[in-house]
Amino acid sequence: MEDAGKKLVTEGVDCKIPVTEAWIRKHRLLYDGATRHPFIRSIRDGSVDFSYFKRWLGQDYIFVRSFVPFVASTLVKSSKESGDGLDMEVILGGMASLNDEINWFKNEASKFHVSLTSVVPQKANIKYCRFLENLTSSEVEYPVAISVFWAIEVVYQESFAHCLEEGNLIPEELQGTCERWGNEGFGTYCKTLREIADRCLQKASPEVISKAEVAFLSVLEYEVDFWNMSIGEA
Ligand SMILES: Cc1ncc(CO)c(N)n1
Repeated sequence: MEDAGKKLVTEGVDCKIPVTEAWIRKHRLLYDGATRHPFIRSIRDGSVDFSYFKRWLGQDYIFVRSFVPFVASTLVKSSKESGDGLDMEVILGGMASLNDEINWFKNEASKFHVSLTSVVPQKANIKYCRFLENLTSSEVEYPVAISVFWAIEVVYQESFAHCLEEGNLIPEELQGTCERWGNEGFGTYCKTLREIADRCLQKASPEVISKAEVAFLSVLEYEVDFWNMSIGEA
């Protein structure tokens, strides 16, 4: 009896944890650093400096414009995968929401009097965009690309969903921003991306899995740098 019990536990540890779950556990501090950044906490508790928010808005518009070609390259990779074609549809849906997102940025920028045409990309943003550009290469494996895609989306989803949790004091003007990434639908979409990533990673070689883990860590680091830049600390 005792042995049987032990075996179950071992199996659970070795085989049952999805790869993305193992990564989050292993890199918890960095993950929390990206999803519970002081800038995000300041939105949640209402102490946010609007000049930081405006800086974030302008920089993120530039980021999202470079995110589109990366997502498109991931779409191309997914279309070459043997499978039921459902991955491609999920990514296509993601591209459609990026189209909405670009319009949302334009609208928001005009509300906050931020001129998007005169935003100068800052160092942390340039580096992040360059990282994405390098990942558009056809040499980059699909499991790596889809893991990065999921990681980028989930950082915003977790961050803004945290802002919306009970007891928040979000300034009225920023409620829409929090809902944009913190809403339930976006949460479901991120879960789907995560399932796709886990399915790909499960079939991938150890070499590809470690490349994907390194890329995942890079995303978390770039996200922390991006928030730091927004509050003027990078
Ligand atoms: C920097 C950054 N990371 C993630 C997202 C999610 O789309 C975004 N808009 N910007």
